[in-house]
Amino acid sequence: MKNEAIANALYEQGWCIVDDFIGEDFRMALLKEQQEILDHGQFRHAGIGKGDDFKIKPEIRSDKVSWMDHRLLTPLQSKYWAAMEELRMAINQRCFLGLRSFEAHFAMYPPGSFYLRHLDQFQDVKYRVVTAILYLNEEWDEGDGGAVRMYFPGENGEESNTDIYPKGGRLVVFLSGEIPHEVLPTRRERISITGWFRDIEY
Ligand SMILES: O=C(O)CCC(=O)C(=O)O
Ligand SMILES: [Fe+2]
Repeated sequence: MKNEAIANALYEQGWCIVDDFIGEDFRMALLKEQQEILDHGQFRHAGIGKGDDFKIKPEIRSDKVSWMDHRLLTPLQSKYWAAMEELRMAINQRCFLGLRSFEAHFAMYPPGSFYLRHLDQFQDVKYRVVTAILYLNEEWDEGDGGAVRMYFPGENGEESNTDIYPKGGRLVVFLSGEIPHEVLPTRRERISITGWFRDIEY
């Protein structure tokens, strides 16, 4: 699926799944680099909230993250960042969301970990507009758990939901302020890069 088609789906339905967004070689290289960062202990318990509201709450989310610094990207991370820049421009052309910058972290969900239902936009600073999650895992079975469950408003106020498994190479894109979602408990280590397009400058 081309970036224009992703932007179009985002415009039409607010979300989109793209299989094989990246090729196998690139996926494996990113996974290896992520593993090296992990081995060097550069992952931290993830938190919720921003600024003074930031808290580590393992009862809400139990993943570990390593933020990328856009001024200090490795060559592989630069390639990922460039792909996201292209997607950002395509989304701006189609959706007029005024996306101006991007932030991203590697995420590792150890076996047994999860992230309860939430929206990606912070309550007081709403600069996260579009979420893009890229999964790096080796093949994934439904029995491995770890799906991201997205919730949609349905008929007569009822809700429907869809489970998306973290299959390697898959990209999931959605409006950060509109689609509540959760990560169901995973039985295997679950690796991804989560990125957010923002309507503020760096
Ligand atoms: O990894 C996922 O599928 C979702 C992660 C998530 O919801 C988040 O980091 O905000
Ligand atoms: Fe999220």
